[in-house]
Amino acid sequence: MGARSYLFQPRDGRTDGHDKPIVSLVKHRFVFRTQMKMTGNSRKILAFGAGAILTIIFVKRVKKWYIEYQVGKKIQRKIQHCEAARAEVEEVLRECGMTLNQAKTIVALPFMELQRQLQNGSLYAVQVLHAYQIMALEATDRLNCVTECLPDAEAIAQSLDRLDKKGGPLHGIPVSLKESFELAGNDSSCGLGHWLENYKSQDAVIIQVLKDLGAVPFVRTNLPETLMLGETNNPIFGRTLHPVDPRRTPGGSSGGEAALIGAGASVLGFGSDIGGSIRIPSHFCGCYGLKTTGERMSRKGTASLSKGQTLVSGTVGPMSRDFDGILESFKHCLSDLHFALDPQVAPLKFNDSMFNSKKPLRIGFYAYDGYSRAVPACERAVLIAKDTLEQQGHTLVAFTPPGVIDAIPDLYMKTIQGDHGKQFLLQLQKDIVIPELARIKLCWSIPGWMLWLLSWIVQAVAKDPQLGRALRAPLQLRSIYGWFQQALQLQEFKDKFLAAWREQKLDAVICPVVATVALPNSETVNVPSAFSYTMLYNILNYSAGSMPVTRVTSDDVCNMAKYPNKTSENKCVIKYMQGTEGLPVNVQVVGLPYQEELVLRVMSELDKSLKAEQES
Ligand SMILES: CCCCCC/C=C\CCCCCCCC(=O)NCCO
Repeated sequence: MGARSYLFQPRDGRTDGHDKPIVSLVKHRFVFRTQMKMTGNSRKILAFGAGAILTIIFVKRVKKWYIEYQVGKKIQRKIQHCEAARAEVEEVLRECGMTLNQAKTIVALPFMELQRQLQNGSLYAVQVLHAYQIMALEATDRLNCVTECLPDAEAIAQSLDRLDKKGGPLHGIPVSLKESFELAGNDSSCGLGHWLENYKSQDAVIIQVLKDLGAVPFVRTNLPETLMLGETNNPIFGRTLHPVDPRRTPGGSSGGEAALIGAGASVLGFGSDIGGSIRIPSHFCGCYGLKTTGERMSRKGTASLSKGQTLVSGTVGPMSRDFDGILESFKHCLSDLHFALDPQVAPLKFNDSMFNSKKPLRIGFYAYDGYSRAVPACERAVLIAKDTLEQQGHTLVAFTPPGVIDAIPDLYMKTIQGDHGKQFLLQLQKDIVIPELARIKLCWSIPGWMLWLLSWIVQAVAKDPQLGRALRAPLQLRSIYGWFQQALQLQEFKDKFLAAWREQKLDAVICPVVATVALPNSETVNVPSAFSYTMLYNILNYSAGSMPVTRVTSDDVCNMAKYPNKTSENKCVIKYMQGTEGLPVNVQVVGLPYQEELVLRVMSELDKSLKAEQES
């Protein structure tokens, strides 16, 4: 026996017959068994883990499938209902025998002329309704802007025609309504399938007021799922296209309205705005829109996912093909009935003296808000507006809006998602989610620490600290104390902004509406900063209009060569602005809270001058 054997020899000197000491064998068996046991346990743990993951995936899949099935059934029933409503309207249109050309002649009438002819009886409400129905059906076949025809419009128009005296200042004017305005006996989905079939018992206050004025609601228009996008797409009605370039979006969230109005198939519509949803689509489609001060027009009966978040308030306002459309509807909607139906609305009648004043104004202007660089076409639109207003005797002064760089992430983004997006997420979890919202939904779904980490990664990859800050924004409100602090910061910002406004002795401000013109379909979420120009005035609760000034020229597109090319957003904007020649470009006209009349005065004077220039 060699030295090795000896060393491993058991004390009693036994071996296992294979020249191996017994102690060694016992130890090996023990290790082997332990390893076996451990491997067995690991296998069990692994199997259990895999099983759990597979079960979670399976349960999630089943849940998703079940939601899609349930929501899908509701969507199917809604589409059938909309098709039946359309068939009913088409039947009446066939019987009335109005031709497309006849319809075009009526629809071509400017708002004031239409109003005059309806008032003096040259046109019947039913005739006008049929003309707009024909055009709206033609427009929606191309653009998918109408969600639903309202067959009741026929009876409303007929009853107006039977009146001895005209029904009101909007007698017989057809009005299109964003789908989120509640209608008695109908549902308002806000693009969420599971909100369908929740039938409302009465019309939104603004609809009651419009009907009282003699207007005829005739179609409902499309919007994005949740209302919180700068484009218009949802799982129920699908995507709405831009009236000039179908590869692009008409904007959002009142995108169905803007597409319909931009196509000339509605003379007056109503939208809502908590981040730019009236002004953005008006700009993308070259319409007129007015975002009113929070409490100037009733929001009672408007569906929304932002209810309860009152620091940045949602607003309601008119949209039109003509300036007179927004002026007349706003003016007449400020009625006793309106104030009686919703006592929360400030009982302020239209201030004629503010609107008609001839006193020269001091108007601030800026083409860059310090947050998102406007493209050359939008900068040029501001300069055109500035020159035009100067020629009319107003004093135009350069104005730098203070603190926008912090206000957008810290005040806008943080407030509207102050619950880490929970209110939105809870609804999206019960629905089919459009791809544009999937990324935003992810931000709301993941734990705070993960979003925090992700925001820094995105910031580094996109080379964009602003984007990182915006992504982190919803993380910071964790308590009622935090919410109180947020309210305080909003008030401090309002004070700071007003001080800057007062220091320059401003009456109004003109600036871009969005940093870009109409964007390609499904790409708006890649350039969220572009919407800072509208969001600012939601934070401030100022009155603000959007009106067409010019169209994109080939020089504007060439001048994109000088556009900053640093961040991923910059690069997207450069790409998206290719081929934008001919698209409308609006400017934003801003006034202090409850000074819509002053905003409208500036818009009116600017509009008249621009039109006179075009005609000469
Ligand atoms: C809930 C916050 C999501 C932020 C996502 C930012 C992405 C794109 C910017 C969208 C800008 C337009 C928002 C318009 C919202 C609006 O005014 N809605 C009308 C509600 O009545």
